[in-house]
Parts: sequence; structure tokens; C-alpha cells
Amino acid sequence: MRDAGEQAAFAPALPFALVSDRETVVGKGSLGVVAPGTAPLEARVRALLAARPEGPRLVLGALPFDAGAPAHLFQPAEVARSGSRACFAAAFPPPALVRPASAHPASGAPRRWTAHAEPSLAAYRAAVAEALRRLERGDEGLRKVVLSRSLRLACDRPIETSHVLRALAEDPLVTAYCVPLPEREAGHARALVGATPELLVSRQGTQVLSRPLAGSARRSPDAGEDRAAAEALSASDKDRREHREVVTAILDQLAPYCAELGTPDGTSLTSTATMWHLGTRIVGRLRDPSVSSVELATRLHPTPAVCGTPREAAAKLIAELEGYDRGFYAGAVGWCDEAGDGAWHVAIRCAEIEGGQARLYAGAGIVPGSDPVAEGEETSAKFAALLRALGVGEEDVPAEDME
Ligand SMILES: C=C(O[C@H]1C=CC=C(C(=O)O)[C@@H]1O)C(=O)O
Repeated sequence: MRDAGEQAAFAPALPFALVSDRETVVGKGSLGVVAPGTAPLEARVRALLAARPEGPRLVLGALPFDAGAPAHLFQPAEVARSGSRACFAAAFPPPALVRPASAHPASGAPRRWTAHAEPSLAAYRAAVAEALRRLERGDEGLRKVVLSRSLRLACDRPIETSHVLRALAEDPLVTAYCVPLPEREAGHARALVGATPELLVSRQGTQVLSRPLAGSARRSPDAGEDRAAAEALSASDKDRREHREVVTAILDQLAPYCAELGTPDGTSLTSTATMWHLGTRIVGRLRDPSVSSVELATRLHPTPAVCGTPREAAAKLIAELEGYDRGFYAGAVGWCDEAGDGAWHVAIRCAEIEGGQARLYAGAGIVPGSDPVAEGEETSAKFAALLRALGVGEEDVPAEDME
């Protein structure tokens, strides 16, 4: 574990950004990092802000999937916020030459990519089949588990993260994000970059909002097929069960904190440029306005949209069957200010980029009745937005890993 001195030396190589039509937050530089420790994260956030009264009154960053691993939260040296995308263009100006965002305008010759799946699609299907056996036996009361796989990409030159972020932010239905991470090798900028459709929790005054998603279908460029995919998802009992696990868990976790709590619109279809999902808006009013957005995020995370139910049994099965550390994938990215207001988005549809390497992650919720082939196909569909933003062609990924 790094000590507090090293943490404070964090020098982000690129800005932090959360970008959507509703809210954009851009942070540059770092005045200090929330120290690791055993005190609750919200107390450590307050301690950092109290120690540096000269800086912006908020922290930005990422929470890892494993709630026991250290969070990466820092106080930026400068921050810009807007209720639209206004401050995004100023921090990430579009390149002078107008070409498709995925063409990486500064790079000259076309980029060459190599890709391999880790685990392979075949191994992922086998893991899903094993999870189904455990679910059907009811081991440890298991009802749902979310299993992921990853794609490792290597480029013949450094990946231009800001181009990737701009390309992801073209989808108006997602929150695009870039979280600079501490470098592991000098000069190899490292960042978590993605485009999530899912809000873990936001808090503004006493208003609490969560918008969980679970249940998915690939979108189609053909309007008829696209509508049919949406209707099949809406009617799918398997997907509705998968979704209900998430909504129930979030309502249960929020109930002790809220005077009013409900799902005023019920469950409905929602989409990104590449996927359909089932979504539910959960709204609440806090009993105690001193409960911060970080505290709410750490209580809710990991929801059954990324882990499963019961939480501990699902996390154990994920560790056994996935066999890799998810890092910040399936964690949360966001911000929290001194008053406790803030927003935390589920860190999915993302890649960890480091120099010329990118590791993409995608997962799918498994419940009794899931099909290993269909779940594998769902993870392939979830890679599509990132592959497009990186400028990686389907032909660059081994066909047997992208069916
Ligand atoms: C875990 C992921 O998606 C979650 C969010 C929406 C729909 C999901 C699903 O249908 O399985 C997942 O729960 C991911 O994209 O890696």
C-alpha cells in the first residue's frame, strides 16, 4: 500500500471529466489525495477538505469494485462545472482538423492493434455455466451473480485518451468519464475511461436519486430489428428478475436513510447508442442532510447490477470464477463536495488505458434461466462503444472472442 506522502504527490497527466447533457465536471491537477485508512471514507474526505481550505471544495475520483481496496479520490487544483457540456469543450478542445473522432487525427498513419480476450469467450461461457449450476443448487442462497470478461488491446503507439473520451461523449444518452490514475511507469499516462448509462446515486440537498439498470439487449441499425429487440427485452421474465434484484437491493439500502422513497415511474426501457436496458428511477428524501453522497455510494456499492445477491456470496463466486482483479471496473466514478452533494456513476463500459495498452471490461447478470452463449454475446455487444471510440475494427479482435 502507498503511504500518505506518495498519495499526496499524485500529479494527474490529464484532467478528470464527467460529461453529460445534464452535468459536466472537469477537474485539473491535484492538491492532495484522500488517505487510505480504516476510518469511513466520508470522514477521510472531510479530513482532506478541512486540511486544504485554499482549494476547490470537492473531491473527484473513483471507487474500486472491491470495497476493501483503496479508493482513488483527490482534491483538484482547479474545477469547472456546468449543467450542460459547456465546460467540456474548453478542457478538451476538439482537434483543429475535423475528422471522425475515432480516427485519432494527430496520429498520421492508421494505428495497428492487436487484441486478445482474457478470459476467452469460450472460458467465459464455461464460467457462466458453472455459475448457473451454483444458482440452480441455491448455494449460499445465491439468486444472481454478475460475471465479466476483459479484452486486452495493444496499439503500436500511445492511445490518445482525450480523443477516446470525446468520441464516447458523442452519445447523448451516457455519462462519459475520464479518471486519471497514478502512473505505474513514468511517462505512461494511466486513466479509466468509459461511458456509463447507470447512475449509482446522486445527492443534492436532501434529494437522493439512483437509476439502476439491469437486463440488456444489443441494438440494431435496422429500425424494425431494433424495436423487436427492445420489445423482447421488455417482455423477458429472465431480464425482469435480473432487474428486480437491483431495485430491491437499492430500496433496502436507502430505506434507513430516507423519509420518502419510491420508484414513481416504474421500470421502463432505456438505451444508449449501442444497447437497450431495463431501468428504474429511484427517488428519495434524506432524513439527515449530513449524510454525504460518498456515504450513500459506499453503502449502496456494489449493487446487484455489478455483483449479485446475496452480495457476499456473489462477490466470492466472482473472485473464484473470474480470476482477475476488477480494479475500478464495476466500481463508481464521481464527485462529492464539502456540503455532501455529489454524483456517483457505475463504472461500466470502460477501459483502463495505460500508454499504448487498453484493457476493456464488460459483464452480464446471470440468474436461473440465463444462457451462457447469450450472456457471452451480451458482453461482446457491451464492448462495441469502446471499440468504436478507440478506432478498433471488429476484424482486429479474434472472431472466436466476439461472437
Ligand atoms: C455489468 C455491466 O452492466 C450492468 C449494467 C446494465 C445491465 C447489465 C446486465 O444486463 O447484465 C449489468 O447488470 C457491464 O456493462 O459491464
